[in-house]
Amino acid sequence: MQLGPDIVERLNRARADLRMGVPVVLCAGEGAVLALAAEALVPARFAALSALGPTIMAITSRRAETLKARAYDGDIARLTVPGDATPAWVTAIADPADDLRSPMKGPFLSVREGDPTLARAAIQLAKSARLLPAALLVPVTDPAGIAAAEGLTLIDWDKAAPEIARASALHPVIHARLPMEAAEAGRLHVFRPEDGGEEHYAIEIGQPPRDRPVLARLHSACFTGDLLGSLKCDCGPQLRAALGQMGAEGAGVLLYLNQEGRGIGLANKMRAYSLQDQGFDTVEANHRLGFEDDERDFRLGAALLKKMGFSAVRLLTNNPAKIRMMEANGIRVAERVPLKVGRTRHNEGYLATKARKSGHLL
Ligand SMILES: Nc1nc2c(ncn2[C@@H]2O[C@H](COP(=O)(O)OP(=O)(O)OP(=O)(O)O)[C@@H](O)[C@H]2O)c(=O)[nH]1
Ligand SMILES: [Zn+2]
Repeated sequence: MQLGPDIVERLNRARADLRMGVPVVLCAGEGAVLALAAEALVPARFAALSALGPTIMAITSRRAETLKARAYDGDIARLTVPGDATPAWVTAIADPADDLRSPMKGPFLSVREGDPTLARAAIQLAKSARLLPAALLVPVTDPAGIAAAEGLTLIDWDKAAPEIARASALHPVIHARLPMEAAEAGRLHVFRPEDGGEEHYAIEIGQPPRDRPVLARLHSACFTGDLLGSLKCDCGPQLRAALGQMGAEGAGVLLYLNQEGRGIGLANKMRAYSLQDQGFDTVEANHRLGFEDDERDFRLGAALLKKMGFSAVRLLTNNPAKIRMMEANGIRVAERVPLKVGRTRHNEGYLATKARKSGHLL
């Protein structure tokens, strides 16, 4: 094995760079660009980037729709950055916070020619760094040279793309006994992915036999609901009800997946909440930010269950997408166990939207 970072390790470095506002060098085929996450832009870097040549801004077609900009690349759009653009211009395109106050942001000139692969790559990296899905790009002719001269992370996207598409392997780190209110016979397992991403946890209650369907819950992290008792969603009551039912039956497994905000991260979820205060529903808010309704990767739930030796579940959920993903990834869903708790006057609308737009079973 080489001593330096392989492509997966470089990708994780690139995410950290983007979060700090440091550009990364992306190349694919003959093309190469410097890419910078719009959210982390500071004026000095914007000036340095613009000095290298004409800049384009990549956004998702969801965001382009709100901005009334043309998207010629299917799921993304590339906008020409005007010569007199400022960092505030970039922020206003990336972040919908002031859309209602200043709705007339265009007109925008969308790029039609050229290959959108690297623009799409930059957005995918920004998303996986839990940043707003928007990036600035400047073409470069000598990617290896500029990466070496400036100490930048260089990513060969032809090698990186298949790695990103493949779910990272998760390895058990440690497990220990954890007596809980819901069940004294609890055990917490910590799993760590190979790609340097978020750790995920499994809470095993009792000693569920591996040859029978286990009572299981795939719970996505919700800081506001799980910890703060937020009334805007039903996560906290669902978490406690699931553990309670497992405690009462004496066996079960709850996967606590660190996919805050349906996979967009807490900062973006709070941006979505702020848009919800302006009158948009949970799905519209995600779209205005440039995200899909649900950015979670449920494959890892199936991977964790398999790793723990389970092959069939009685799944506590109201979300048919979770059932489909389990089945598609080799875990049989012997039964769906409804989990209807925690309705409040604050989350009625949220739950109704999930039923109407995301197919949740009420
Ligand atoms: N983006 C976004 N995420 C939200 C919002 N409200 C809650 N969430 C997140 O949504 C996720 C809810 O997870 P789950 O309860 O596992 O998922 P579910 O799809 O409702 O499925 P079931 O509860 O199993 O029926 C958590 O990650 C929350 O942080 C919101 O308004 N916007
Ligand atoms: Zn929640």
